[in-house]
Amino acid sequence: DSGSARASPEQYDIQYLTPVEIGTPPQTLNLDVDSGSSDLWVFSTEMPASSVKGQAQYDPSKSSTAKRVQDATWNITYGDNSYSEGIVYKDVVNVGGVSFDAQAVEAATAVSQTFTTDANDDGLLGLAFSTINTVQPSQEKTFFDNVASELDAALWTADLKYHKSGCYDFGVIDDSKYTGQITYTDVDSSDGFWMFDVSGYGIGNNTFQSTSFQGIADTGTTLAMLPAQVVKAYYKQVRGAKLDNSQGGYVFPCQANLPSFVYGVGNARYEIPGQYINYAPVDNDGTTCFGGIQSDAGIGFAILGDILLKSAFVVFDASENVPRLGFAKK
Ligand SMILES: O[C@H]1CN[C@@H](c2nc(-c3ccc(C(F)(F)F)cc3)no2)C1
Repeated sequence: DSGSARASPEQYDIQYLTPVEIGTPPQTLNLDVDSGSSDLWVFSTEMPASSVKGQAQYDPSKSSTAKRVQDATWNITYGDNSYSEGIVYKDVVNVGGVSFDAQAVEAATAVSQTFTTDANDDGLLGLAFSTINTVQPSQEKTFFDNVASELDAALWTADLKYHKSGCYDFGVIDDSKYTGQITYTDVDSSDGFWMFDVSGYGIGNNTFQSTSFQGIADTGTTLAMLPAQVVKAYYKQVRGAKLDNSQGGYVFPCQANLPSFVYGVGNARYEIPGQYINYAPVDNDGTTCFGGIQSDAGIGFAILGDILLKSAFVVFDASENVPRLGFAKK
């Protein structure tokens, strides 16, 4: 079995939303596929109407296949301190044609203000490792872990794009979506993340620095959060760039000509075009812009979010004893 689902960007590529069918008859919700967490949770009819502002809601009472998981609860806090919690059902979930008939669907009973104001985001579909799923008292499996054995290959791929729709594929590597070779690197999943070593970096045409650092491949994080020294070296090449703590990071004149950022996976080198690193204006007249590369200070590892991931075709491969990530140009 294999399948393919759209990943459509919201404004500034802040996140990508993927249609997911839940229940019988199918209820379609647009979820944020997040390789940095492991809960599939949805806005639901179980939450107060005051915290729903335009989102689609999963209604288990309208699904003939929904079954409540007695006494199960969940709660999760994301990197930006947004939050959600609720109860659990088992129901049919179909993503891009790949279906599992008893997926834990975590129905929200409460969400933080940030989720309420994100009108198009109906929930998250976590694809990190099931060891960090938050359901209690018995942890549940991710959608990928549930379907892996029925997939032609136990892997999924991310082909995110700059200001355009891309794809998440399950169970197959579509060779038309990349060029050259896929470079694989081992993943350390002991913290539940797709964590790997970035082998080094380069700024524009400057010499590549072979200084490796650990990072997680996180489709749910918008920006690329990298070691402070790397980020400082990058913005040193941008005239007028400065670290503006009131804005929460490095900003620069929107007209700046940004250098590309090169990152290493093993012996391979991948490039984020400078244009991708001009994330969004911070002011209404569009004179000052916020950088797509920011510091990972205080996190403990780098977070390779969409700004970086959209520059490559990425394979999340759990088909062998040791999981691995594959990167290819496209
Ligand atoms: O926790 C880490 C796991 N992956 C990262 C992630 N963060 C979100 C997120 C989505 C939407 C919102 C909101 F709508 F604005 F509330 C907030 C956070 N999704 O994945 C961070």
